[in-house]
Amino acid sequence: MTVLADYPQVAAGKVRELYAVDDDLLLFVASDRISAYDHVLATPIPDKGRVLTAMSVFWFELLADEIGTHLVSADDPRIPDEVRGRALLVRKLRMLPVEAVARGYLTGSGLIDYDRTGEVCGVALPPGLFESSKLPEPIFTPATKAAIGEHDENVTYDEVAALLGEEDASRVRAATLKIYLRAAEHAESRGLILADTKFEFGVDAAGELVLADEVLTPDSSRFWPLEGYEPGRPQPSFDKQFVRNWLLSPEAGWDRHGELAPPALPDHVVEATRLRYIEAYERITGRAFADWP
Ligand SMILES: CCOC(=O)Cn1cc(-c2ncnc(N)c2C#N)cn1
Repeated sequence: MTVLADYPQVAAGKVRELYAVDDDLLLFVASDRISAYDHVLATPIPDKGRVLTAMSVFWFELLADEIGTHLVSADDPRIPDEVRGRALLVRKLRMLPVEAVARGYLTGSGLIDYDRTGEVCGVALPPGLFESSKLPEPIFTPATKAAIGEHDENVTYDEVAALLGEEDASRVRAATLKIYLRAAEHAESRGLILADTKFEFGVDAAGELVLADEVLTPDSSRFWPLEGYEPGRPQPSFDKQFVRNWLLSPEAGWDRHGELAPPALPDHVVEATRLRYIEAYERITGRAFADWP
């Protein structure tokens, strides 16, 4: 029987870890940790890791006719029981060092760049756009990965071409926009706006571009409820709004601009958030979370 300790850890993010299974396979593990306001919270959200893993699997399967993916299996004897359901066996790839972001709406760092320069990542946008505006068409707004705790740095397509070479930059941009469109169309049919998302790609031994990392989860994407969408103000995050609101409430007694870590979440916020993740999964996939894995 394999246990997680059998596998050397090769990478760790705020809420995910990556382990080496053998020369060709990795184990991609999602935790129940949640981050908000650039802090990893002390309180985990039960089932978050399992829901987001199930969501990635759904999208990998839906997108398989558009692009190869690194997914090998979600149910394999090499996946230790302790992480089963929140871990994926994936192919080891030569990863491309770019955060491949697609935006269909203007918010976050994209809005900040637009307000300052009228463009995002060197892509000129029409005047008169504001918070949560829908863009005339989705744009590729890449970033370079920052150290843990730092924000990724938005870069231009030319900088990506300098980094990856023209061929890989071109096919990363094309794949990012194509997959975003396909996913946004599906999400809208389920009553959700996919405002933006971040992909990571690798290249396999045959030189093929492969979709890696987690895909189209609430951690890698902004999902907004379609109902009530109104440009001109920030939209509620489909999954994290309860957490954000509570952390900013007088009850939490926390200053998001201070040095202190956020307080532990009350049970009712944890449970409401857990249910939001499950609701997002069931709405997007049409599958019952109870059936996973
Ligand atoms: C867990 C925190 O780190 C990351 O997810 C980023 N990362 C991905 C890889 C990777 N490397 C080779 N092959 C892959 N299929 C993958 C994937 N996914 C390495 N770091």
